Amino acid sequence: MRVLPFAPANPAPAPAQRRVMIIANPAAGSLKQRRLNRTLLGLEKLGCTVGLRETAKPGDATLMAREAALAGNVDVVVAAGGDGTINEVANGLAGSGVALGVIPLGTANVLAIEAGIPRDPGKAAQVIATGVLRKLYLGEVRASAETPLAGPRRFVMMAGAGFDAHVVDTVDLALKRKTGKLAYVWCTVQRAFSYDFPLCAVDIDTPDGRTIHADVATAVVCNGKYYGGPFIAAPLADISHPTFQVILLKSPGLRHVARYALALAMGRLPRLPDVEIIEATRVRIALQGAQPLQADGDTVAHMPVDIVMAAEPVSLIVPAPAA
Ligand SMILES: Nc1ncnc2c1ncn2[C@@H]1O[C@H](COP(=O)(O)OP(=O)(O)OP(=O)(O)O)[C@@H](O)[C@H]1O
Repeated sequence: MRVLPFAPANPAPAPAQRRVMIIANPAAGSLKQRRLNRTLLGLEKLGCTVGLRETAKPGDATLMAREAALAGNVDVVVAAGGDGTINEVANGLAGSGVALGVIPLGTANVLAIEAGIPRDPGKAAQVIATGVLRKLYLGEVRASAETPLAGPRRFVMMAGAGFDAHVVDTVDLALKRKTGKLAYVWCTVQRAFSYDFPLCAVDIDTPDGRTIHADVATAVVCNGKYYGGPFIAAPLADISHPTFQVILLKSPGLRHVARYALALAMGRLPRLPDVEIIEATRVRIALQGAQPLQADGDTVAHMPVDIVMAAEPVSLIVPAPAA
């Protein structure tokens, strides 16, 4: 298996000839066959050998990525879809040394925005064929006695508890397919009227060895800066740094949901007086009842949860720096 070197050790590896396996999610928000085909042709023109597999159901992308990595005949496994597809592929590749590529064909495409991966099919192909590697540290949701998981479930961009997770858990998927991000806006407004805002009990281990406790309406454990699209929520987060930035939205209730949403859209969320952002190495969250935890836009576990950094980063292919 040829393992591509990390940047900056080799910031401009020789282009092309990469052996690429694309895993495409036909249910992802903006997956259009034409755009996928253009990317595929672009890769072949650039000298890559390309295989394509389509998922039939949630979970397939993880199994397909693991299979491709174990077979030992690919350099890059590409997630063609949104953040949920990337999450699944990253889970399958973790610890394998095979690089992760992205063709952004989802609804929000938060990781692509974070890493500067273009949406244009030709440019996305160029990145996969000639890009450099960047360390992508993953968060890991650990099983608890109450909520056993099949195995460690990793996440790429963020994990959220409280109102945030309630919205993701209850969003109307048919509406999401039709209207994209608007489905989340609609669901947020609707749920804010009926949700009773139980507080999340959050224990945060900081890099300097302290444990901070907070009871908050919503907690979002961020691995990257962006949230929900091109909105910066945690300015100090860095996918290549093995700590989290935990956003604590302290005030419960409809009025505060509206305030937080507006502040997020205006890039002012971190400046609100009832918002705190804390750097963390580990986060434990408990909430009354079996409330959900969302990670990268899908419900992945139920409370209580224990969140740590996964031991090994994945190698993400990102655009080569301009010469
Ligand atoms: N063939 C399939 N049929 C139905 N769902 C699938 C299939 N393959 C994967 N999935 C699920 O589709 C969900 C949504 O995919 P994904 O997140 O990639 O797209 P998105 O939600 O439109 O994009 P984003 O997360 O960027 O907003 C994921 O949870 C994934 O598990």
